[in-house]
Amino acid sequence: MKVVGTIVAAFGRHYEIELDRGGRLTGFPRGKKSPYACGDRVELAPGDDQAQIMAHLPRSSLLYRSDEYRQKLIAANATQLVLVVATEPAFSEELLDRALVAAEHDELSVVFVLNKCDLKDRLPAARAVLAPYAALGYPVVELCALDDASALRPHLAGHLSILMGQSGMGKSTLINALVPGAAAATREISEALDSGKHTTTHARLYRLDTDSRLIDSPGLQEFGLAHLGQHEIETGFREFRPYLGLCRFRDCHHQAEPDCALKNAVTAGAIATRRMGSFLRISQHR
Ligand SMILES: Nc1nc2c(ncn2[C@@H]2O[C@H](COP(=O)(O)OP(=O)(O)OP(=O)(O)O)[C@@H](O)[C@H]2O)c(=O)[nH]1
Ligand SMILES: [Zn+2]
Repeated sequence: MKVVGTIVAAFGRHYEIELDRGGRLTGFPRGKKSPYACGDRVELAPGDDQAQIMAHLPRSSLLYRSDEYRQKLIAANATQLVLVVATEPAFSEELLDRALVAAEHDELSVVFVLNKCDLKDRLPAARAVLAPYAALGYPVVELCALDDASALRPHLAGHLSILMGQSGMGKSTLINALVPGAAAATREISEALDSGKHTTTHARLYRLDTDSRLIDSPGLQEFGLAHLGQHEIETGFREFRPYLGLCRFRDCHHQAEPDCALKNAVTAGAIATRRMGSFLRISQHR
């Protein structure tokens, strides 16, 4: 009889696996490689508290970042990306755009969290930065994770969400507000792998209730998209889609070419200048 489960944490070469039938065990890959990410579904040879991973079930999505040399798996089978930003410190819009391209490529839902809304004097500026994203249809949930994170809960229902954010945005505070006991679980992975740092350096999957789960991911510092082609970067900017294919030149790079449909849309105010700038930077340096 086969046992099926979900990878909830990776400890180097072994994995904590939550079984569909209930309970948890430690799983080991069969070969030398350990190609699994948090959220992956695997089949196990039956065992008591340890088992060998026999098969890797198909993924519905795989979020990863890459540069020329290597790729880093972030999460498998996520259905939603939750991007956490705060009224302070400042955050990188280009990083947000990169994460959005990856999410759009995997057809994930996206929701923004604007945290630290108790810092009232910072709130208008942060709202202004997020306004273009809200205009594109991405929901923005304002909250103060130190106080109350419940405004986010309805957005998590039915999803396997992956939480991403730059260091200092309050992602750990948010996780702790949503998941009692999360702090201890993170510490356990850190202690097993790297001498107990406080910041999140490894992904972990948490169950919130029967139909919502979330994956906490390491602080977002870079998000290389070397695995995506030009067309995938273009379609990752969802507001570009109506204009793609309408430039005078089929191979338009949307830079200095005449009659560029995207640049015309920027001039007409239909595409935000800042998003266009971000797109050009990302397509030049994926
Ligand atoms: N004023 C205010 N401060 C907050 C809020 N949420 C978190 N903070 C503070 O912001 C700082 C960073 O919060 P963390 O939760 O550690 O941030 P993080 O994003 O997990 O950062 P890393 O652990 O470095 O990845 C801490 O000092 C928190 O107390 C909030 O809603 N309001
Ligand atoms: Zn063009």
